[in-house]
Amino acid sequence: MASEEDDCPVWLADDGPFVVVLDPLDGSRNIDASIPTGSIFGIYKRLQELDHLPVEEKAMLNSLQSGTKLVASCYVLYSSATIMCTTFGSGTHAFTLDHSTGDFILTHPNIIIPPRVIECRHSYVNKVCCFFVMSGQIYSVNDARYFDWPEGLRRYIDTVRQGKGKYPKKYSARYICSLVADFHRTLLYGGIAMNPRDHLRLVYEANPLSFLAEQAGGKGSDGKLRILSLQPVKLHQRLSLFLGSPDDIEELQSYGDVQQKVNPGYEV
Ligand SMILES: O=P(O)(O)OC[C@H]1O[C@](O)(COP(=O)(O)O)[C@@H](O)[C@@H]1O
Repeated sequence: MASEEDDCPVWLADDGPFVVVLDPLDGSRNIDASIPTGSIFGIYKRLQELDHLPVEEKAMLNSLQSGTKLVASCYVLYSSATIMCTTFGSGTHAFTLDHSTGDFILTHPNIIIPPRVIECRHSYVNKVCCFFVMSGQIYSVNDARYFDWPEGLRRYIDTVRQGKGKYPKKYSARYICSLVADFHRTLLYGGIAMNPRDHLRLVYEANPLSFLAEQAGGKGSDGKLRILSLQPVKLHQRLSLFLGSPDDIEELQSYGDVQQKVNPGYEV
C-alpha cells in the first residue's frame, strides 16, 4: 500500500492479492472552510513475479505499476452528499451514502461525461428538424497562475472563454480547488478540469482519475500524452493534469504548449 502522505510504500501481507495506492485526503487545505474534500484510490494486482524480492523493493515496484494495469479506481467526495464513484474497468458508477442505513446506494450508473454538443433530431410530417443543445462549456483551473502559463494554454483559455473555440459558446469558469470535487463536477456536467503546473501526483491522483474519466467516455492527459500510458518512475512524481470530455481535451492539446513549467510554489 502506498499513500500520498507517506514517503515509502508499506508491505502489509505476503499473500494479499491487491496493491492499493491512495490519496487519503485530497483538498485538505479546504477543510477549515467546510469546502468539499475527497479521497482517491487506485487498485492493482500484486505482481507475483516480484515476490522473491526484498520487501522494500517489491513494495516500491508494485506501487509503480502503469495506469493501464489498474483493476479498479475510486474516489469518495465529502460534500452535501457523500458520494463514492468507482470503476472496475466496465463503466463508471457512483453511489450515494444513505446516512440512515450506512449503505451506499447506486445513484449514478454508467456515468458518461456529457459531450460538448448534443445533436437532437425531431421528425415532423415529411420533415426532419435538427437542432443543437449546448452542454459542458466549463473550464476549471486556478487562473491566478495565468501569467506563469505557457503561451499555448493562455491562448486556449482566452479562446474558449470568448466563445471563439471549436464550439461557439463562451465557457464558464468553475474552480473549487479540491481536485475530487472539480473532477466530480466535470464527470456530471462536462467540460475540462485541469492543473497545468506539475503539482498533482501521477500515482495517487492522475492515474486513478484518468481511469475513471476514460471509463466515462472522457480523457486524461498531461497536455500531450494519455496519462495511463505514462510509466511512473518515482512514487511521488508530479505532472500537469487535464481531465475532461474528449472534444475538450483534444482541442486543448491542439494548442501544443499547455504544460506550466514555471512553478514558483504558491503560498495559497
Ligand atoms: O494551488 P493549485 O495549483 O490551484 O492546486 C490545487 C490542487 O491541489 C490540491 O489541493 C492537492 O494538493 P495537495 O496534494 O498538496 O493536497 C487539489 O485538491 C487541488 O486541485
